[in-house]
Amino acid sequence: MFTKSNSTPKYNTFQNIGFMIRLAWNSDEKMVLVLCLLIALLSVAQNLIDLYISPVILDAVENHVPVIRLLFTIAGFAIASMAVSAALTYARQNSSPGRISVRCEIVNLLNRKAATTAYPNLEDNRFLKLLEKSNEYTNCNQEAAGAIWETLTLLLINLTCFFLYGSLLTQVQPVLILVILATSGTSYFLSRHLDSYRYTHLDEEAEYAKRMLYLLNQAKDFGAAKDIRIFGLCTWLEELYEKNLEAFLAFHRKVEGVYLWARIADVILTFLRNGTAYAFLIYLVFQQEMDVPAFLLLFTAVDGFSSWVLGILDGFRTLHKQSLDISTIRECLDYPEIFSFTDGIPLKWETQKSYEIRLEHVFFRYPNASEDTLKDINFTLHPGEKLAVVGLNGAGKTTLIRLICGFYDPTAGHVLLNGTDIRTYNRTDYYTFFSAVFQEFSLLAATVAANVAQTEDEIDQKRVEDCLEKAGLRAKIKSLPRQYETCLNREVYEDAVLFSGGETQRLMLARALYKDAPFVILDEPTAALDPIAEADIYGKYNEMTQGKSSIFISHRLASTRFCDRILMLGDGKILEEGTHEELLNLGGKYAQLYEIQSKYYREKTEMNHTDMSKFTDREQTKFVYRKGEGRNVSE
Ligand SMILES: Nc1ncnc2c1ncn2[C@@H]1O[C@H](COP(=O)(O)OP(=O)(O)OP(=O)(O)O)[C@@H](O)[C@H]1O
Repeated sequence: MFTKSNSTPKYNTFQNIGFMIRLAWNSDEKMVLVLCLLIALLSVAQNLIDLYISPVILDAVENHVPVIRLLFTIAGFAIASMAVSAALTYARQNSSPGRISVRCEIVNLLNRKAATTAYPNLEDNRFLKLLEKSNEYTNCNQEAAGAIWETLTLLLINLTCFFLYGSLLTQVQPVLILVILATSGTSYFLSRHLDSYRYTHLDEEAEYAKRMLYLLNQAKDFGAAKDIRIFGLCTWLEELYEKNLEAFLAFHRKVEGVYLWARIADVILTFLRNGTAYAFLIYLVFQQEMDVPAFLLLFTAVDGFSSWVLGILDGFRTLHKQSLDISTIRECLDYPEIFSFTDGIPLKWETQKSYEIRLEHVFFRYPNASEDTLKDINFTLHPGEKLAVVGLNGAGKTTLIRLICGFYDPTAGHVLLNGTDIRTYNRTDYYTFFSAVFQEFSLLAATVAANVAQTEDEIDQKRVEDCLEKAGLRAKIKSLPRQYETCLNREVYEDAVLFSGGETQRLMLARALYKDAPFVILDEPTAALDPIAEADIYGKYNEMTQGKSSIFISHRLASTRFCDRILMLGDGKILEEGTHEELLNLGGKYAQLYEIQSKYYREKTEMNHTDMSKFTDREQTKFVYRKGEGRNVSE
């Protein structure tokens, strides 16, 4: 059911350490590196003080040194210990902001990648998984992107102390070092094995977590709230959650079983390691080959040495794991871009120039689909032309728009801007040529004015007001206490205003009007509007798109009348092409559909007339109010 991630990481540990150091260096956080070194140095000093303090004082007492010298020795150790400890606290406190800053730099890079990557990547499961994992690994200071500095510092401490303590023990019995190394090494390889086991099961774990989170979110999703209640989906959601939870727990029990055996093996190895070393030292004391201060020094050193060895092995293990995580982040950042961005030819829209888009033998097939969604599409959107695209559900209208906007590249054929294939241009520059209202809304947690202007700074207030007026939303905004400064999105602002679907669609229209671009794309821009607002938008359509080329998608065929040309799509092809009158005269698919729609409206109107005559004035008003979807039609 799940695929295990058995691919080797793209970058090794050294490369990932280099990446982090370069990032700290280039993002002006060089202090992170300096403080890591300082913390390591001070920690080693602290350990040496702790190692020598007891044996030195014991030796002084045993040798009956004068009291004043003894006191000076104790005071010296105490002052050194305090000074080092104070310096360590200072260094640790000051290293934290820099580490957070470097981590946030990665978060920014990931956000930029997600916001600018080629559109098809956002439908590519591999990229989405990498992005999800990368977000997790940069989520807090305990995750790889923040914790690696601590790991590197600890490794530096452990390695330095390993050599210092090791040289001390070698003077007594080199075999001791071998015993400690052998047992610690075995523990290490056991842990490494466990890490690989965990890594290969990450996808499986993430998949369970994702499903359960999805089900939990569904239960509290405001958008789904009505469906859940009306269709009684609660029990179904609970059952699905329970099923996933059971599978998740079974998976965890299996993983914990493996970990348990590893922990038992580790305890046995620790007993062997420390037991052998202590027994040997005690033997030397009994043989009178070692005095008590030396015994104390070496006893502490053995304990310390094994902890340094384990620290080193554990440090490398942690570093290995964090390196895998950082490699994932880098793979996400390096994810191949199928479009030309900075390497494409720069494009800048010039007001005095006219632009046309031509589609030549365009075919398009979605990844993993068995057939083409668009087949041999040919047409030109002339400068200043108002083009309507109509067709049944699934005919390929939105797909066509996505190709024109440059969200997808054709599987075959060309999309040309003034005769040049758009693939050769910088795709980000190309997007600046479009202003659009898509079927899916995207409101930012910001003010109304910022949402229209799509920026927080340099908002042209007059222009915002004009665009809202054209979109028919100005009166509503003026009625709000904070007017254009009203915040949107209740998840972020408690006092945010919740707009209806139609109001949000008008806001999206105002946003499209604010962005002055040569091409205007309107994909069902009136789907959520009431009939009056819809008629109002149609009335202003010419004014809104003046001097621009526009593409208008609608299911309401009568609404495409004011367009210069209509393309009728069906089965992924252009079935018919012409003005509204031409297509009606043709008597083809368009005429058929138009007849069905207008018949429906005619019948409805007739029915309304008959029925309305039976009602009183007051009842008629109520009826009209309902038809207007909650708005009084006289408003
Ligand atoms: N991301 C996608 N991946 C795979 N297939 C897709 C994707 N998006 C759309 N399709 C398929 O492509 C076909 C055309 O879809 P498209 O959304 O372009 O139609 P449409 O004419 O805009 O429909 P509607 O009027 O319902 O909005 C459909 O059969 C749909 O299932």
